Amino acid sequence: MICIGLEGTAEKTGVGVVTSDGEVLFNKTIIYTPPKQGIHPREAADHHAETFPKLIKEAFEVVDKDEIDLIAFSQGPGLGPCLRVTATAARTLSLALKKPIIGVNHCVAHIEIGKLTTDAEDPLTLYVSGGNTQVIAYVSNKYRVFGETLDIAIGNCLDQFARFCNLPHPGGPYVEKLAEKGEKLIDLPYTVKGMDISFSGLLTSAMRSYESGERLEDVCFSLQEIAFSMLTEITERALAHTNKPEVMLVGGVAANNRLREMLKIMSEEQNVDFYVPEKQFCGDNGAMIAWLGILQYMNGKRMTLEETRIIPNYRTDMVEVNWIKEIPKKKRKIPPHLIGKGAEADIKKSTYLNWDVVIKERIKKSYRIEELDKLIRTRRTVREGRFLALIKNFDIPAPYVFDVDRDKGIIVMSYIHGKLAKDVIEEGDLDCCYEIGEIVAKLHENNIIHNDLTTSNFIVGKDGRTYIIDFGLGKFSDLIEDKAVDLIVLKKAILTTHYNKFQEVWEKIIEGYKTYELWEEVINHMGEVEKRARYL
Ligand SMILES: C[C@@H](O)[C@H](NC(=O)OP(=O)(O)OC[C@H]1O[C@@H](n2cnc3c(N)ncnc32)[C@H](O)[C@@H]1O)C(=O)O
Ligand SMILES: Nc1ncnc2c1ncn2[C@@H]1O[C@H](COP(=O)(O)OP(=O)(O)OP(=O)(O)O)[C@@H](O)[C@H]1O
Ligand SMILES: [Fe+2]
Repeated sequence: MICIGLEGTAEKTGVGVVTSDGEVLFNKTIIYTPPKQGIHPREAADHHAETFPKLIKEAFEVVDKDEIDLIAFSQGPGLGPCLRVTATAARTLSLALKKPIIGVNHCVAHIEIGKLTTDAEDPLTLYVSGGNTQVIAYVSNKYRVFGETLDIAIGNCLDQFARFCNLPHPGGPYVEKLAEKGEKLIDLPYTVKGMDISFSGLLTSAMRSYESGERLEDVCFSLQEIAFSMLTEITERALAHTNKPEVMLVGGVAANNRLREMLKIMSEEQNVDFYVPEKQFCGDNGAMIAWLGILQYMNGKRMTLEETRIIPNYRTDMVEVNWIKEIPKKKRKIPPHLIGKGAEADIKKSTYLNWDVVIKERIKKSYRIEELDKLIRTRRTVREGRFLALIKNFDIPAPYVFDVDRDKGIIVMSYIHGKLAKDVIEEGDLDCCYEIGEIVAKLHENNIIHNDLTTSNFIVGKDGRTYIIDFGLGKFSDLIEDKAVDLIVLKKAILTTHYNKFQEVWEKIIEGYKTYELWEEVINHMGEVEKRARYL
């Protein structure tokens, strides 16, 4: 079968023709360049309306229109006016050719074209573009989002910075060129929260640095080093979480050579394969829409005209995946001398003065420049040691710290005999959930933000008590915003890890959290933060 795919979620108009054997017969993209400021959705939509007929005509010069069996189009996420024009073009084509129509999710299309055009089979995907920044993996019938931006997308961050410095749009490639000539690392905020990240503080600081007279090349260099290290870190965190055997990089920003290099190094160090599609399949394109249309149609998906309405907030994890029948059993391997290999640290078991201890060593990450790497490892080691010692005062169960070596990035702490809360919960015992809520309540009462709350960072001890670990990202804050984000990180971790029991687990945690007197304010604020991160 042959499918024509129409892409038009934002400023690029794309048309692609693909066969059910995965052969790309035609793929052309034309970008709308706004005269000055950012993209105006209406103007981009007008550009689509003008460009689709031309591109479709060109496609039909390569493939006879009578050979087309299916029309696919990007149904979301994206800008309303752009999506509407694209859907209208697809419906018109479907009526004219008397062929079925299918609307597909743009983000999932990025992943599937990546799998088609590389050897990736079951990757953990970092999807980075102008509108999205997500770490995605297929687990149990869905593409689940393990980490994402809490505010703006990385491409948007680069483009906004470029615009501020009067560089042309889209700014990503210009920032990349300038960064190659930069050498000084300017101290800009590095914000990782669990597997989520935030770019708005980084963007503002980069703009201020430029205004205050720093060389543009150095600001571009620092912006890229910090933003891309954050992206690589959350990908590595999700890798440690999912144990997927492959990493894949897709989306418009995947064209960036420095980001490619960082992910490649990280993948090598984690002993997994790394893939990135050729450039025409990285950014928005019509072929990816056609290919996902084929996958869905061939596996029984059909759409009525009514069902082809646009979905501006179409999330990756809303798609019912009907085309993946089984995934390979391959998994990331942990070296046998370690009891754990987290994203940051190697964890070894040992003894110290007759105590069973854990030696947590924050190892060097070659993907980060040495200066940044050293700073991050020292800062986090010191922080973790301090917080673990401090929370003992609040009667929060946690390991005892025996030794901290900040220069080597090593902490020696007591070994908690027990099982990870993650495993206990999966076995169906939810008793620890209330205690998890209670521990977070105590932390917030004392203005401590953990910033990496997951059920892998709680251990249910043999003594029946629940312990908290891993304070490397911890900080002090009395802001409701920070407490709300702390809970969002936990909520998302539970959504991806315990998707079958989410409601029950979350309710029990909140029950425990209600021991904090400001609980209601924090929970209400979570809604605000969640709304902000949606596609605008
Ligand atoms: C929903 C959809 O409309 C949206 N599409 C999108 O953002 O276009 P895409 O082609 O995937 O990515 C464009 C982004 O990719 C960035 N970009 C392109 N080349 C780059 C480079 N060499 N370095 C850094 N960024 C680059 C651009 O600056 C721009 O922000 C998306 O996928 O989120
Ligand atoms: N004190 C401890 N007692 C028993 N087990 C521990 C202890 N500390 C860590 N572990 C084990 O090691 C794993 C990783 O530890 P930790 O979360 O501190 O490392 P990490 O590299 O920061 O991990 P990540 O960043 O991936 O969450 C834990 O999930 C747990 O299984
Ligand atoms: Fe895209």
